[in-house]
Amino acid sequence: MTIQRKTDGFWVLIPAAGAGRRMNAPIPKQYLNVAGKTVLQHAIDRMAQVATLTGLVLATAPNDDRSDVILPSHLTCHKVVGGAERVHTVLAGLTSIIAAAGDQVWVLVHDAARPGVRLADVERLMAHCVEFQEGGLLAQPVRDTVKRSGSANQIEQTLPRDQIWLAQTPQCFRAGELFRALEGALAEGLEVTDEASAMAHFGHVCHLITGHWRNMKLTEPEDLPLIEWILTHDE
Ligand SMILES: Nc1ccn([C@@H]2O[C@H](COP(=O)(O)OP(=O)(O)OP(=O)(O)O)[C@@H](O)[C@H]2O)c(=O)n1
Ligand SMILES: C[C@](O)(CO)[C@H](O)COP(=O)(O)O
Repeated sequence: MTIQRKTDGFWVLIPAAGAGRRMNAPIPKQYLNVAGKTVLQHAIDRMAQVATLTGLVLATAPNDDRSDVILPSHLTCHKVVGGAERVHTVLAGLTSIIAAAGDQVWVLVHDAARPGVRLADVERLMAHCVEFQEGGLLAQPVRDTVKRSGSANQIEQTLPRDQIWLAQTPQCFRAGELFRALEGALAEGLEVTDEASAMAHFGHVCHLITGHWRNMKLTEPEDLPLIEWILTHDE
């Protein structure tokens, strides 16, 4: 059995196989045109600016035959077919990365629906992962008082907001560990809406790195003007 030495090479994995149902648009939201490019192209172009990347995998829907996505020429790029849920899409992308680069590389999983991610925040996340040799994610500390509701939307509990964060992406973990955690979470019937929840479930330390509201996820129609403002107003 060959033991792969730990490496600090980084790949990007862009899950872009969603239907965008909550957006209620005629096309999947990652293909909506904002500030001259599709949402997906903005996300790819931002992540491709990250120094020291080795490769990028784009995962799109089975019936997605769009050919207008431009992949960065300076990276090793693969396109794969995603799955029914985001977790299946991420697993498909990880399979491609592990086959190409082994299971020790770091993978930055970044939603196609988050086109406003800030390069400096991604690089802080990467540096943290290398320094601590543990994974992590961009996240935003909540600013408002946080309530947990009961079944009738009545307040059940007020939570200590200094310990509440809103998870964003990229979420960064070693490819093999992440693959095994996602597979294991699915096998246990867990609902997996992000990578860190599966990693933490299996005892991996996951560092929360402060992100920014500009890295919001395009989810519903009211988000679109905000995304357009973000993409047309550099910091
Ligand atoms: N089967 C899926 C579902 C989602 N995603 C991706 O995961 C990211 C975040 O998911 P979300 O915002 O939920 O996107 P959708 O699933 O498309 O949205 P909806 O739930 O409204 O249909 C998006 O970039 C989406 O394309 C994916 O790659 N594969
Ligand atoms: C991964 C994520 O963007 C972190 O907040 C979020 O979990 C994606 O959830 P969605 O329901 O697939 O949009």
